[in-house]
Amino acid sequence: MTVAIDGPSGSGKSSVSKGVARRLGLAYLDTGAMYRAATWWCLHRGEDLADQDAVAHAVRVMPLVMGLDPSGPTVHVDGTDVGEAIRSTEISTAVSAVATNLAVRAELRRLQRAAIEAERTPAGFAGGRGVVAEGRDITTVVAPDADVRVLLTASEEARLARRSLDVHGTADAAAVEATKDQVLRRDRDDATVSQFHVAADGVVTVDSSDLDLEQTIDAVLSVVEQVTGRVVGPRQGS
Ligand SMILES: Nc1ncnc2c1ncn2[C@@H]1O[C@H](COP(=O)(O)OP(=O)(O)O)[C@@H](O)[C@H]1O
Ligand SMILES: Nc1ccn([C@H]2C[C@H](O)[C@@H](COP(=O)(O)OP(=O)(O)O)O2)c(=O)n1
Repeated sequence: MTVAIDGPSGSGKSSVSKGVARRLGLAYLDTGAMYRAATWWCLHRGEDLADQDAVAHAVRVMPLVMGLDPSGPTVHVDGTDVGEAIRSTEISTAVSAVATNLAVRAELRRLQRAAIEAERTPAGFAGGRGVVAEGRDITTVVAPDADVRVLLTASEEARLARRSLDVHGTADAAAVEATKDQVLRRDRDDATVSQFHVAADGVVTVDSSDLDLEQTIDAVLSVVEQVTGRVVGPRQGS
């Protein structure tokens, strides 16, 4: 089974996708982490992010290894664990410059499709059971043929408050203001190359504004049940 989840920054894609993958026994592919890793790699090599050809070349030779365990996803570039570094404000600020490079998108799309395909085989992380892949263009471009396609949304206010809590440990007015660039400006830039604000045909919208994390995971699992007819068991311990 392939489950594709897209949405804007702070809508809960990563947390929800990990939870859904754990409940279904599937692998988890964080495509945003791949764009972040590409940005880390280009900065590490001293590339000028405005030089489209140099950035595209760097990404084509990037030795990227994604770990797809939803309980502990990993990202390594050239043997370095970059899992933490790619969440820094420096990378969050710069990543859209790399993600709007169309040659970079073509290369990462190729790697993402290969990773999703590998999860259909016994050699995959989940032994061929499948994958939950999340990002901005998974439902529309990378895997439009996915069994389940979800657009995860949340109000601007909820998304800013969540990201502010994650980055600054508080959602007071100053912290929310300081988070606007890496949520709203980034979404504006990213929206020039992907369409993740309105559900495409056949994509089911889940609005998480008034739901907590577990409720949102349950809402996505309900979509899985409706679309595939598969019955998802109750949460462990409930
Ligand atoms: N209903 C909800 N759904 C998902 N995440 C939520 C929800 N409410 C609060 N959160 C929190 O908001 C943050 C969402 O971040 P994340 O999953 O990284 O979103 P995204 O990948 O879309 O940017 C996490 O810290 C998560 O625990
Ligand atoms: N499929 C994707 C996934 C992410 N991106 C871009 C857009 C984002 O600015 C960056 C980082 O994505 P990520 O999902 O980590 O962003 P969040 O901070 O979780 O909202 O990558 C993309 O263009 N296409």
